[in-house]
Amino acid sequence: MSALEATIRRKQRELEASIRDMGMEALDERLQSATAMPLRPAYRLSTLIAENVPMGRAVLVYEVARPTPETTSAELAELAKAYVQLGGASALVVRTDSADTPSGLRDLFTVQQAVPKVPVLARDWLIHPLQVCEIKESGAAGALGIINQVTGRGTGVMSSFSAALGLDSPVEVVNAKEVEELSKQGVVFYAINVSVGLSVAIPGFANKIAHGLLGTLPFGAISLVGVRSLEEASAARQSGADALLVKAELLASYGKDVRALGNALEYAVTLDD
Ligand SMILES: O=C(O)c1ccccc1NCC(=O)[C@H](O)[C@H](O)COP(=O)(O)O
Repeated sequence: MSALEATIRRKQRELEASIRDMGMEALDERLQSATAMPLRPAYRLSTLIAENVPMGRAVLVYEVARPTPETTSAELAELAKAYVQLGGASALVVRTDSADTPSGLRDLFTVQQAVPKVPVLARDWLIHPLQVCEIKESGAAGALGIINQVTGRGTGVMSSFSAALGLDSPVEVVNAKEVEELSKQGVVFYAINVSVGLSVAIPGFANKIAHGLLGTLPFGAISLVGVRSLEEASAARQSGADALLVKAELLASYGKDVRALGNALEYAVTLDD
């Protein structure tokens, strides 16, 4: 079994246990009441992208990751404030999977409370609408983790359910065929993770993959590309990425000097005329 399969099986077991405890009737009610009360304001990240991209600016979405397993939710919130105030982050992402944090949705809630004006997204493995409800109820603006390679024929349902709640939930794609199929189902926000399945250590290979995929997106679609280095950030921007997910690897390479990272990123993503 691959690591991905093992993760998804674990997630399925966790969800089955929650649904068993809750009961089908309560689940049904929870899903219905979430759709009856969509998030206001809705689509905060895509709105930010729509405002910034025409001005030639990419939206920087920083991943707020626990530096150590002992980090508390309150410490994560301090880190989040630093990314916004010193690092130039316009949006944030917080991991909620049990393998990444013992506090799950509490981390997400605490970070969102610390920076109420900033859209905060959850990052998890999303396979069931209940997870999307929980993320919305934690005050998040959206979620990363609808991965077409994982959800397959369920992707359209997950994506449209999430959109019905007012959440921004880009769908992760790995090839042009997926983009073609999903665009027919109305998906407009795409995520590109250049580290997926890339065992090829050829310099610039990941950038070429991102560049190729960005070129297949339909007119009007928006994109979020994960970047692990300044070089990837610059290449993704030049290839037309609207927003960049600044991943933990890039953040770690600047240690505590968040201001220096913010300046370096700004320089890396500014397009020459
Ligand atoms: O991880 C990315 O680069 C990424 C970029 C844009 C949107 C979403 C992204 N990741 C969300 C995911 O759920 C990841 O695919 C998954 O956690 C695996 O991540 P990794 O182990 O870092 O490849």
